[in-house]
Amino acid sequence: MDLIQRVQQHFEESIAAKMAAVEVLSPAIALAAEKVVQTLIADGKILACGNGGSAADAQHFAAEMVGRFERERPGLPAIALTTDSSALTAIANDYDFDLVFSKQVHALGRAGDILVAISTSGNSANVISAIHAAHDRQMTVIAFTGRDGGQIADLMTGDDVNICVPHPRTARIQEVHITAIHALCDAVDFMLLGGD
Ligand SMILES: O=C(CO)[C@@H](O)[C@H](O)[C@H](O)[C@H](O)COP(=O)(O)O
Ligand SMILES: [Zn+2]
Repeated sequence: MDLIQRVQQHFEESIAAKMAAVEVLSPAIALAAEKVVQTLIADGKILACGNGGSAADAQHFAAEMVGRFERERPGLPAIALTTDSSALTAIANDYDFDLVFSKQVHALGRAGDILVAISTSGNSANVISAIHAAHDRQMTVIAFTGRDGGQIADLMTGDDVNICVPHPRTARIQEVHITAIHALCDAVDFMLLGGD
């Protein structure tokens, strides 16, 4: 396989991963959007976390909520727990890296808020710990996972939503996650603003 074919394979695999996910994920994304809107109407907020590429996804999602997605609207309350380097380093240094998100969830989360927890493996300890903290705070969890959902799948309650991408490869799972996040933003705007 030459370099161009390698590149083409990424595109083809990404398209196939999305095609395989569309039926199974669309109802879960729609349900997640309903829960987000319910929380916003009740004056709640969204906290988001993840590691590596999923940290970028958490920030991407929060930016589209606070700023805008595609349409003009007032900013919506969302905080990425991945951006405060002082809090992250202090918690990791003084306690444990596994607690970098959960300490923030305990401090900032209120009953009725939502935690968006992103992990392609479903097994990142700091994301799992954040989910436990969210449940302690009586928050709803919207998880973005992959493969079999890992340990996160077992933590989901009846009120939570697990958007689990049926694919073994992290990169492909992330590519479906960002499409799902954009679909979620669009669905939230559609419910809040109406329109096409
Ligand atoms: O973006 C990528 C790989 O595509 C990496 O940065 C990846 O996000 C990191 O290895 C994460 O630590 C993986 O964590 P998780 O998705 O299993 O929770
Ligand atoms: Zn990546």
